Amino acid sequence: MQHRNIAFIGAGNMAGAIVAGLVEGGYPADLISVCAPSATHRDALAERYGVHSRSDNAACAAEAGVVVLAVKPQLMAEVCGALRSQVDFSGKLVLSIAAGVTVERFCALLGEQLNIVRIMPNTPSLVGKGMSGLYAPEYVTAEDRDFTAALMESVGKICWVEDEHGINQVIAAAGSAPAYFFLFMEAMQQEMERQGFPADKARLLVQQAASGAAALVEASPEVSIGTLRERVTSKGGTTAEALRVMNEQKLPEIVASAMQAAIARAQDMEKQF
Ligand SMILES: NC(=O)C1=CN([C@@H]2O[C@H](COP(=O)(O)OP(=O)(O)OC[C@H]3O[C@@H](n4cnc5c(N)ncnc54)[C@H](O)[C@@H]3O)[C@@H](O)[C@H]2O)C=CC1
Ligand SMILES: O=C(O)[C@@H]1CCC=N1
Repeated sequence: MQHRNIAFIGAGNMAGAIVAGLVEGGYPADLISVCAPSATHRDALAERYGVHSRSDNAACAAEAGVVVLAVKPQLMAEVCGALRSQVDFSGKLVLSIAAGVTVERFCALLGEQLNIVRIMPNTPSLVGKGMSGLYAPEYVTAEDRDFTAALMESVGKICWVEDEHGINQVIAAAGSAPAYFFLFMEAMQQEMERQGFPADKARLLVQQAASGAAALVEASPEVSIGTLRERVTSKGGTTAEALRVMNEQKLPEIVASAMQAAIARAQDMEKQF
């Protein structure tokens, strides 16, 4: 892929995961800067991955061709306001990973016809297993779209959405989703501990079952996930009993309501931030 000078504004969980995935995947570390007011996280990234650690957002953004906005949505207006007064964004590619901040809002904050792509990544990018949704307004060039796609493909898989609302739907299915699976795995580990297993064995059982199930889904694209479930479920057996309880307690409906709540929250944030 093409290599450009990238400034990450924000050095938290998600920026850290992308930086790690990029450098591990061979992106030149000396072309990456991470910028945040507090040195703790950015210095840790600099030490571990050889990227530059900076404290001055505007200087860092001014020197980069690609600026990744990776602060919390509620800080975006303040951070962008300070950048706009000091940095000329024409000719730069701006990538936002924030939930709930629209292209229209970024154009108001940083300049009309801003060359921006919204990315909705997730933390498994840290280990090259990320899933990112991408949205760009139509005027963004094919070259910038291709660069963004290649950047995120270097830390996982990507999916373009045609409509900006698709980013909110990607949040529900991928951005927030690792937390759903972690909650499920946590609950399973806790139950195994209640059953008397030590924490390390309980975790091993759950983690291997989860990664095995995910690997099986990935290795069987022609088989529906429902069929994979049926293959585990012997008539009158143990799985059927476990699934009966989950269905009686409406797990599928709970999942659907949870995903709808994530989308609704993203839409609220669009009005708020
Ligand atoms: N954590 C996740 O799984 C995902 C997060 N996102 C998005 O990524 C963005 C960041 O989220 P996290 O990394 O989870 O948050 P975080 O709280 O871990 O990181 C935020 C970073 O911003 C830095 N920061 C605070 N004020 C700043 C300023 N004035 N200038 C520069 N940096 C500043 C903080 O020091 C910190 O390094 C959010 O907008 C969120 O919506 C998107 C997808 C997944
Ligand atoms: O919870 C959030 O708002 C962010 C966006 C997706 C994952 N974390």
